[in-house]
Amino acid sequence: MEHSVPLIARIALNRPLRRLFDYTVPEDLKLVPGQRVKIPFGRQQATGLVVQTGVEPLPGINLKPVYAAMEDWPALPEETVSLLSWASDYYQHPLGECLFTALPPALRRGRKAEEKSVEWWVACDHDEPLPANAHRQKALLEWLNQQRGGAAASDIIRAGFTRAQLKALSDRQLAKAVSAPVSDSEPEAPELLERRPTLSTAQEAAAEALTSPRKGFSASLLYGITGSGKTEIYLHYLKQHLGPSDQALVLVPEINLTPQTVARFRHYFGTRIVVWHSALNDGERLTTWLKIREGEPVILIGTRSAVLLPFTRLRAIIVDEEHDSSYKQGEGFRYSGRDVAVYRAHLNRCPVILGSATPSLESFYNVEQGKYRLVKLEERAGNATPPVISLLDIRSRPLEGGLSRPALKAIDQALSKGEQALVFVNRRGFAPVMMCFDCGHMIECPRCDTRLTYHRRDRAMRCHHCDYQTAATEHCPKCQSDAFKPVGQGTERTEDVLASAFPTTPVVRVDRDSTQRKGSIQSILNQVNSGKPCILVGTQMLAKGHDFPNVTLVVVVNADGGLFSVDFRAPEQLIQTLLQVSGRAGRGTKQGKVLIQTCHSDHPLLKTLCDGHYLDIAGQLLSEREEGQLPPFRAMAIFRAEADTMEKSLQVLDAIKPLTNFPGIEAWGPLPALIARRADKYRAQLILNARNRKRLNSLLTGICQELDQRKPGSGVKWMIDVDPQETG
Ligand SMILES: Nc1ncnc2c1ncn2[C@@H]1O[C@H](COP(=O)(O)OP(=O)(O)OP(=O)(O)O)[C@@H](O)[C@H]1O
Ligand SMILES: [Zn+2]
Repeated sequence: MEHSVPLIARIALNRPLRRLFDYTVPEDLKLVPGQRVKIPFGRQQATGLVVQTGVEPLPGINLKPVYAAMEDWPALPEETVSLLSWASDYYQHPLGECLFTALPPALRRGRKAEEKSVEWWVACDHDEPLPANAHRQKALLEWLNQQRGGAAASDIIRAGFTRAQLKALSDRQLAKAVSAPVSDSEPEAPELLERRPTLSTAQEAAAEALTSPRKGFSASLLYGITGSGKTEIYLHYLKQHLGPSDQALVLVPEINLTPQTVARFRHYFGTRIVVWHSALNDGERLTTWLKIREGEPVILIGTRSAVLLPFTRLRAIIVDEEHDSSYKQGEGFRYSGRDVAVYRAHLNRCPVILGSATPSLESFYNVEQGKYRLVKLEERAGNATPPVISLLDIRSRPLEGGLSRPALKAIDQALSKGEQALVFVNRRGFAPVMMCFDCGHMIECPRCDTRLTYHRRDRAMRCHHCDYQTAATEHCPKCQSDAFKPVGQGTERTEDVLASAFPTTPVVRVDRDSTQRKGSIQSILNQVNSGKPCILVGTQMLAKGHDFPNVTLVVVVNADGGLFSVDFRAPEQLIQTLLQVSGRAGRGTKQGKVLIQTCHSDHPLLKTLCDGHYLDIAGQLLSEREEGQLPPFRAMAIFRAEADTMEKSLQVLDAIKPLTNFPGIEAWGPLPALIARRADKYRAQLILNARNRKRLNSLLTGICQELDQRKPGSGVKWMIDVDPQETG
């Protein structure tokens, strides 16, 4: 007689542990990998994810049983489990934490996978006129009319409207709440079809080239200069290649900054478009997650973590602005959304398109290696032409709040022609330093090796590296002198200078501080899109994907920050930012002009920038990387350590270093990080640079196992960053 052996399941937990846990499976329970289960863990009950079933029991070990399955279907389908297992190995991050990032927060915490109903609003066909002073209600009604299929209440609030305005419209029977999005099966309204531009010859050729001759996996790099109409190509591509039951993923760096992009997709695809980003609440995330998991034929536009969602019918992936550093997660599970997207396309045997006006050197290298196909689009769409970029040497020029006379004059000229100007400053706040001109004292962060930034609007001194903040003072805190002054430029200061130089023109500041309030970015964009003369002042936020047709002038206050940085990626990032921000000029019918203020107008990098040929610059930067034996020609990983003293951090890394002694692998360091103390932690790093990626990966796996057993010094946190974006 056959005697029954208890079945064993291997289960992952949402903890930073590089191991799985075995449990017996009760006879009446059928488990498959990817399924959520309730299990006893220590004295608690935990939610786990099944990784493997049918594991051979070891004699003499007493295992606890799984309590129950949370659903009778796997929360993560096989493909998603494979993807995350690969990522766990590649990025050397514990499998449990990787798997759990693919669940929405509610399911991570063990809630039921049941959808809460979403409050949905639609505009009604009713002709009640609104009172003349009901501007916001009118704006809301217009906005609602633009959203095909209506909008979720939470999206309406996010767009800057209020509950009271919704109620007012509903009282007038101009809008109503419904239980679900209005079905989008009806054909597109003819007026929407008309508004869709026909592709230009250049776009047509690029779209053609993107169409893979064979089915299955293919990776293309769409290098399309700023304003070349890449979005139109993505739309065209999806329309052509997506079957009615297929899912697609469009990754973008930041959704909230560019609501235009989502609006354009909605125009084409209506309610088939769903979004995924950090501003969604738990209920919204669960709803969207369930749609993806249930295989609804959605097109998901999302930020980084969207690439980990449990799609089951994924047939195309697009990564827009693929060079953007926000695709790399900076802590915990440090994956690159872009790179995971490419691997996922490979797993799914589907195409992936990486698009950018300034592609990363990594992607160009992959083109050279024959891994990606390069598709070029070197003309602007419509009647627009590329902007003319010139350098403005400010070494011997008087500056007013950082702006030179020629720059102010150019702004004046643009405004007087009824156009808009954009001024780029790479620091928020009023000034990056407060300094005493009597004793030389500068205010530093008590918790970090950095100076505090002066925020005049809030009369505060803030650290941009930790959350430290203190009240600003008018006198030097050391010698009481009143020669205590701001040094350098921040967006607030430039805003003030411009407001007093152009008192009749609206000056709009766009940075993390000015856009914190809900809906504020939307109202800023509305103002700019009205096309009336105005001056935009802002940080990186303004460089990302915006399409303001009436901006004809871009001024860069200071380009020199990235020229002499120790980080080997700094020149690449500087050029990308400068070209992206330049690319906001002249996207409509009028010629655009860019003035870059610098103290190094003879710097070769800046000089080549003026020719605007990114392909040439990238080629040059790539050969420098090759000479320096740096990524993408080498595989890089960094061990980072942090502790309450620098000695401890260095000690841990010193102990790791001998383990890295391997042919073809160089170890640099350990050295204190560029900002050695941050939030009272002392940080150090050990950089590994390897000729062979596979070899580096297996070395790292070995070291992790070793360290897990050794348990390095108490109070020291160590982590690995594979393909680091920041090496300072
Ligand atoms: N075929 C076309 N005819 C006319 N206008 C077009 C066409 N294609 C795109 N456009 C318009 O050109 C502008 C720029 O397009 P889009 O924003 O897609 O550029 P992009 O390539 O994404 O640029 P960036 O990389 O700078 O964000 C938009 O206003 C878009 O509506
Ligand atoms: Zn600090």
